[in-house]
Amino acid sequence: MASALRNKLVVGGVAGLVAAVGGYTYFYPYARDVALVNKQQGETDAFTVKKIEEAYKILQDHPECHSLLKKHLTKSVVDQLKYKKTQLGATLYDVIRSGVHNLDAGVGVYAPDYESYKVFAALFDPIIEEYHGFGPNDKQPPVDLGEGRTGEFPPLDPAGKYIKSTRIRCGRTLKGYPFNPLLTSDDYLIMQQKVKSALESVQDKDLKGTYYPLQGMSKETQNKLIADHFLFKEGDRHLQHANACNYWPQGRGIFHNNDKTFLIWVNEEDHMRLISMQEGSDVGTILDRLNRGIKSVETKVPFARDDRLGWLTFCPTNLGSTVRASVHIKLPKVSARKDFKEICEKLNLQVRGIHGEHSESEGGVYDISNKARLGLSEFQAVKQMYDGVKELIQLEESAK
Ligand SMILES: Nc1ncnc2c1ncn2[C@@H]1O[C@H](COP(=O)(O)OP(=O)(O)OP(=O)(O)O)[C@@H](O)[C@H]1O
Repeated sequence: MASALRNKLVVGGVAGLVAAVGGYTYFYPYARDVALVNKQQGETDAFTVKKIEEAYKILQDHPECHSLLKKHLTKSVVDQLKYKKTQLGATLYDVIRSGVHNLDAGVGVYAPDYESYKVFAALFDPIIEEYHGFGPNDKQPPVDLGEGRTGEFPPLDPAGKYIKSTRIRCGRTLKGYPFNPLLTSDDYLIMQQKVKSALESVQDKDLKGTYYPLQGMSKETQNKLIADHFLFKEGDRHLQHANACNYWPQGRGIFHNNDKTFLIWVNEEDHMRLISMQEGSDVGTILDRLNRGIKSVETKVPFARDDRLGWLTFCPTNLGSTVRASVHIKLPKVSARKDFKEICEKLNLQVRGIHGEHSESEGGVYDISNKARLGLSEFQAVKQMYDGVKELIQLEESAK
């Protein structure tokens, strides 16, 4: 690396080094190096190991904890992983801390950096296998956004009897940066600037819009955007305990076009969440817009992808295609059935409440989406939702 270093530079008031590596030019702020050195030297292994052992006990002793973390963090996994660290200094405790503080979590783990998926594979792999049905020897298929085939998804509910709105989102990680817990305050500012500049150069009229940083946004505007389902919520306890909200709201924000049909969340759970949404059920049009959005951004900011796991994300449930395609839908008869959740499960569908994950249904409206994101392409992930919801509508129509 040292031989590749070229120049000292100040970017946006942040001092650092510019390096040319493998044909790309990177900017390394000094602050990052200092933070990482502190992290590696400052954490005493004995203290961390003790926290991990206590965490294991807390999980096992709690009768109402049913997370995948609890199930797969066996004593032998603890013993195998408790002394391990990634090069950036992440320990097993960093991986499990959210699930230990939130005993009601369904999953309970996050990866502080890409390397965590490898170093702590003895814990991540069985969780990934159980959640996605994706084994340790499986490989994410090549990218297939379904370009030129979005016409295979005509409106699911043309008469508008059941579906209020449809949304497809995917996550992306900026190459060269770890996930939230290891980002420095300067990283947030630099990453925000990179994404903002990339978005300013978007030419597609349907996608063009404005970036609104969270810092300086009035509470009223923020709350309205959240209530209208456009913006991420604040203060998510699962993310907070994963150490994902450092320096909040610095470097966080939302981009959207005029119609709020194409949106990008910056530095919430993932570095980027790209979203296409609109009223009704025209899945093909929504996917087509998302695909154009992905294409226009990926040429400006390179994204991190792993050969086996596909697009890398902070939470293992989002790896692979990273696609969650969802409808807000009212199915009074089917959703009143006792086995509603099981029916959805069999169709590989996930059910959430009206305000997203960890929320309840209101007025009989559910958020129903594909469950799997890893081991299937982007197109197949959307198809999983499409076919499943089609079947639910048929069940509703045939119910007495
Ligand atoms: N089909 C839809 N129509 C309108 N809004 C939706 C739809 N699906 C999800 N939303 C809204 O998007 C927002 C974010 O939801 P939520 O956090 O559950 O999912 P996500 O963005 O996929 O991320 P994650 O899975 O990481 O939580 C919420 O306000 C939710 O109501």
